[in-house]
Amino acid sequence: MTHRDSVTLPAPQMEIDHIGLSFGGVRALLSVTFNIYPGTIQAIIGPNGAGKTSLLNCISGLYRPQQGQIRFEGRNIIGMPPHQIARLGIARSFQNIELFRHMTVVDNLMLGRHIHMRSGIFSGGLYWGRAQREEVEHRAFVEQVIDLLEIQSIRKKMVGALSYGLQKRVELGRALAMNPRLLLLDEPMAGMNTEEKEDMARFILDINEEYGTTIVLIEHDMGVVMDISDRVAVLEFGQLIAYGTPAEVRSDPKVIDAYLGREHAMPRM
Ligand SMILES: Nc1ncnc2c1ncn2[C@@H]1O[C@H](COP(=O)(O)OP(=O)(O)OP(=O)(O)O)[C@@H](O)[C@H]1O
Repeated sequence: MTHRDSVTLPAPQMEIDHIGLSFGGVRALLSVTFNIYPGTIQAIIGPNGAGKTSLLNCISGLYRPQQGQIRFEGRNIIGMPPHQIARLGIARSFQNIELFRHMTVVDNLMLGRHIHMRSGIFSGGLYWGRAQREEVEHRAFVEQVIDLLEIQSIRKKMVGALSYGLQKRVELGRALAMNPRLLLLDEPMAGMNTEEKEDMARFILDINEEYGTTIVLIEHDMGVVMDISDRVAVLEFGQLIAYGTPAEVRSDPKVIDAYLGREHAMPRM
């Protein structure tokens, strides 16, 4: 039993309601239904090709499912473009790092703030004072993120010159700079060594505790998933085969079957 198994859950923040998604003849998601609760850490797990990234893409507006609804704080977000979904308070990181490699860490994080900027390039002159005040506020927020993620020493470095593990951390920072209420992380620890993974797990817990941000992560490392998640959704061939606390999911025969004999066999079960 982890410290998170005993959490009691309030009304859902997001309802994933019978989501169906096909690409031609490929059915990537079949009537997937589960809830995401505010302030929790929820993992989506499953073998390769199970539909995990497709589901994240449906939530962030990159894919439009043919069936079902996704309600965020009561509002159906299907059909909204990604920038509108981001403005509602949903941020994400990607499986393959998507940062501006020739810009500094601070500038990449400032880009994460742009959805909150009211003063655009046309608001010079009369609104100059307001734009300056806004800039100071955004910089202060970014500095908080830099402190939380312990990246002060690399703040002026070009992202392209950083190690893979640090780039993943900066990408997390950029999503966090949006000050989201829901943070979607697609394999935040992929390709990391044990120490980097432990750091990343600690940062995810810190973000969740400090800001109360709900976190949904896709992760293959079952040790990490079982340690930090309040709830786990298990996908296989586009279907939800189990959903519950880590303890419930790891003892579910369907989950054990899905992982038996596979490349990503579940350790520590
Ligand atoms: N843009 C696309 N066009 C066609 N098929 C796609 C597309 N995106 C996903 N699929 C298909 O949908 C299915 C689910 O893929 P998805 O990437 O969501 O799985 P996953 O669980 O994230 O896998 P992995 O763990 O390997 O990242 C796969 O059969 C995949 O080939």
